[in-house]
Amino acid sequence: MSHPPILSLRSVSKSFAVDDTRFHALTDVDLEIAENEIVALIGPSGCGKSTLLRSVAGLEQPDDGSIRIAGQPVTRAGQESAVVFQDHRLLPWLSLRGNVELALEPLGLSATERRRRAAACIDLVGLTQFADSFPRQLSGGMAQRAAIARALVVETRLVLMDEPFGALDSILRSRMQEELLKIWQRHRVSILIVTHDIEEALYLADRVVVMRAQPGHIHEIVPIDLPRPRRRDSAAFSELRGRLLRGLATQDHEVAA
Ligand SMILES: Nc1ncnc2c1ncn2[C@@H]1O[C@H](COP(=O)(O)OP(=O)(O)OP(=O)(O)O)[C@@H](O)[C@H]1O
Repeated sequence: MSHPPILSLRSVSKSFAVDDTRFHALTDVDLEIAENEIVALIGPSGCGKSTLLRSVAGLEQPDDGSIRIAGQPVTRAGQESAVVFQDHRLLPWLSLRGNVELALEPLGLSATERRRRAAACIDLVGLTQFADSFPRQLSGGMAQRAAIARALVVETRLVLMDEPFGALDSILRSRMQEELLKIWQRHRVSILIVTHDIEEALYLADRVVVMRAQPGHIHEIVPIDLPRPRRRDSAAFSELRGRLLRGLATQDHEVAA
């Protein structure tokens, strides 16, 4: 990695109290993400993907290890990162513009500057003509684009996405993946994305992190050296899909054993 990493996790462990014992959701996780890199996290249910993402977002406190964004230890929620969840979490009583501007409130900007920045991000996700619409008037894909605008407007260098397109049908999902890449090409940020969908990981990511459960840990990190735009029907894409599927299948077998 030629530049200093935007995100660095060192020996991160996290456990939860369950009844009288501790459940180890993450053990000894080491991971770095470079500027402008897209990294996808895949793995079976319960392997700690969301726990890892929430820890980076400052929403969980690791028991051990360190998490640094741009060299600074993460000590509070929303520090140098913004999160896009599976459900858009837009406030129903605010317009799209109002929701995006609200994210800027803690920054203490003038109303004019808030409006300018919100308008630029709404434009970036192609929703200018819906800026005054309310969440109930937006389709599922539009609402997720609005959530992306709200994450980008705060101008953090790291965007965290937890199954952002998981609730969309497969056609819309593919379209949103293309749109996300276009947005990423225009507005360079680093992205850490949790997904259950191997194809989504392969289509988007520079590297795919394969996690395993019991306890949650990183099993392998697979670089995806395919040029963009990627063709889902290419031989190289299928080969990588097979490799990731085999890794996950082995794991299911091991967990079941
Ligand atoms: N607050 C909590 N209290 C107790 N256990 C928790 C808590 N949060 C997560 N866990 C447990 O930690 C493990 C990892 O959860 P996590 O949600 O990170 O997994 P995941 O890989 O994101 O799963 P999925 O793919 O199903 O969303 C799970 O077994 C879960 O039950």
